[in-house]
Amino acid sequence: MNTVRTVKVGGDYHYTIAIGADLLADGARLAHMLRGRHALVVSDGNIAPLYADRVEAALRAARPDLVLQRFVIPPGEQEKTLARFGECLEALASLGATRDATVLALGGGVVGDLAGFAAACWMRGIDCVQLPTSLLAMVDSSVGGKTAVDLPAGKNLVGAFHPPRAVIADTSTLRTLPDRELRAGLAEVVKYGAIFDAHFLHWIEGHAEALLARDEAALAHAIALSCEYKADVVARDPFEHGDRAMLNFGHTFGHAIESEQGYAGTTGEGLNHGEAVAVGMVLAARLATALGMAPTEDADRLQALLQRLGLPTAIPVGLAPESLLARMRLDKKADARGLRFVLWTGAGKACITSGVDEGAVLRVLTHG
Ligand SMILES: NC(=O)c1ccc[n+]([C@@H]2O[C@H](COP(=O)([O-])OP(=O)(O)OC[C@H]3O[C@@H](n4cnc5c(N)ncnc54)[C@H](O)[C@@H]3O)[C@@H](O)[C@H]2O)c1
Ligand SMILES: O=C(O)C(=O)C[C@@H](O)[C@H](O)[C@H](O)COP(=O)(O)O
Ligand SMILES: [Zn+2]
Repeated sequence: MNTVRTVKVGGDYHYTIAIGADLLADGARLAHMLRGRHALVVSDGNIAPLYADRVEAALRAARPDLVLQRFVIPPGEQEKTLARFGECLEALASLGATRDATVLALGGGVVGDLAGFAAACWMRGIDCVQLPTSLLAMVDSSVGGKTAVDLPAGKNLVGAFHPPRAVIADTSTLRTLPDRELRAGLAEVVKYGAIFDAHFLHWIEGHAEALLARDEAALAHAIALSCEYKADVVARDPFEHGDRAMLNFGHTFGHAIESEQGYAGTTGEGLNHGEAVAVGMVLAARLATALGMAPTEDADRLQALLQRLGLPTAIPVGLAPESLLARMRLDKKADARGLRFVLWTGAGKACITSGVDEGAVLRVLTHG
């Protein structure tokens, strides 16, 4: 039997996350989310050939009156740009999308963030249904309504909060996800255990091999639990005025690495988002130790787990500490008092700390 797990995101901007096999072929489920007659499937050049026909055929069978078009970007973080965002808006114009139109974001986090931002802006906001196909998108980026594009100056600097109308995660799509991208998704899974739940962190340690081997039960558990943690915090704090910022654990360092490398992760010349976050989490744990907030053993434990998952845990060679620090000053958590960090204070715990001494940050960037 095909089990479909659902996680509800509550609060003022409520919606449901459905997680299960073969959901992209479920035309009735997809069509149920569409209010109007127009829909734009946004995808990338790896994912569209694999899954876009399936989604469109299912939708057409359920809604023969639908006016449906496809907009495909080349794959990769380097495409999460204002230029592609503009092209996506042009695609909505050529579709004749009315205010009850829907954007269907079929892909990983790059597609989800870009398509979500276009949906947030077209006619000041239309529906976006997230159809995540990467593990990272299933556990994190499809949920919570953060949408954005990158600038050369920094990650996600232009965007909007625009909660999706629904998230439909077809776990069968993970069969074609490259190993490296699976590991990147596991970095964000580790993040939830690290900051929210010591038991979950322990469970990941016990199931690292099963997760890497794509054991379906282990992956389904990791996806559902990650979504529950994210749903819980974004329902309480949809616009990141408070503890939603915990989800940024590892990201102050990670985003600096990504932008300093020119978002070259997908091409293999740099770290992708999940990899950069893995390095960032270890550095944030080391910073907490340096500030006397956590024992060294905790940071060692986190580093060991990420290494077992095949993730990098050190800053790539050639990146200058001072350049990374300069990029961190443009981090969205920084304020008039300076840098703000999510610091790891032991399994299942983290705290948000303002005015962190730049000297301490530079020492961690230099010596790890
Ligand atoms: N909005 C948020 O809350 C949030 C959260 C986390 C990350 N993000 C963003 O998400 C992005 C990273 O997402 P990502 O890791 O999914 O990267 P991605 O979208 O670049 O996808 C990774 C690679 O895998 C390919 N791919 C995806 N699904 C596939 C499948 N089923 N089969 C074969 N290939 C597949 C893609 O084409 C791409 O080459 C970053 O831009 C990051 O900033 C956003
Ligand atoms: O949803 C959130 O909130 C997060 O911080 C999740 C992160 O994993 C994600 O990478 C997010 O896009 C980072 O947000 P940003 O505000 O630092 O751009
Ligand atoms: Zn992230």
